[in-house]
Amino acid sequence: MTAAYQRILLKLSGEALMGEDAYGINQEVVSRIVAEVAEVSRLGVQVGVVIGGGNIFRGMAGAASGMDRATADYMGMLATVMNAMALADAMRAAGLNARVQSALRIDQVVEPYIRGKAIRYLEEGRVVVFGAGTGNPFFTTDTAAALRGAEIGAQIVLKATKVDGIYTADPKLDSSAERFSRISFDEAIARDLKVLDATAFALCRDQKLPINVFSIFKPGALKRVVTGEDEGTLVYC
Ligand SMILES: Nc1ncnc2c1ncn2[C@@H]1O[C@H](COP(=O)(O)OP(=O)(O)O)[C@@H](O)[C@H]1O
Ligand SMILES: O=c1ccn([C@@H]2O[C@H](COP(=O)(O)OP(=O)(O)O)[C@@H](O)[C@H]2O)c(=O)[nH]1
Repeated sequence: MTAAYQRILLKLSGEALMGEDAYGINQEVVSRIVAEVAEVSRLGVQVGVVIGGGNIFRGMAGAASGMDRATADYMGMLATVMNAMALADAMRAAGLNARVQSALRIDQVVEPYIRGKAIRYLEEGRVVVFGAGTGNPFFTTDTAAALRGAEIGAQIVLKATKVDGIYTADPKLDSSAERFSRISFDEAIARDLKVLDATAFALCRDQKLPINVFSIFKPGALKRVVTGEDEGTLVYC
């Protein structure tokens, strides 16, 4: 089986790492995700990963309970670093060569984000897990995925999330919502579909970087996306 992409940027939802737990990182879920990443890596695909932090801390939730928004967002970014470390650790245990790079400097803990180094790691077949989002408050890890995807020259951004694609409306709220197999950036933005934030959408559109949204819970979905099969929703230019 051959891959349709040589280099991908995979965005993993922080919240999905909880599995059925109420909080934190579920090892079983992490191991399953790692096995799927290993499978596409074995196909020769270079994989960069941006990981969320919603399973540990969400800036908006902190701000809603009275915390300064920027402070809460920095806490959210630190949460993504913890997830990145857990994920890379599980990758190493599964025989993958993984590195973490952080957009915020915490040099004793993980190496800083250096674009050239990240690209070299990818060329060497290592998986690079990008922590701390964009390093800036008021942004999300979706935007970090778009940004890192553009920076490393990925051919596509893959958003692995709780839903199996982009629907005409939020499927959790509207049971009559229908899934798109493909949708253009212009239509997704015009319809104000909320599955990705507007900044991430706009950045990918400007950079002509397609996005595929698919379910993190569906076994084999990542491989099907990477081999160009009809899976999830493709957002195209
Ligand atoms: N049009 C839509 N199509 C699909 N999902 C949508 C849509 N509008 C809103 N959503 C919601 O967006 C959620 C995914 O976004 P988000 O919670 O930011 O994910 P993540 O934690 O992966 O970053 C889904 O769980 C879904 O309930
Ligand atoms: O560039 C970024 C990326 C993330 N965050 C903060 O980190 C939290 C966790 O990221 P996100 O909510 O995107 O994670 P996910 O939804 O994937 O779990 C966010 O709520 C923000 O508070 C931020 O401030 N800047």
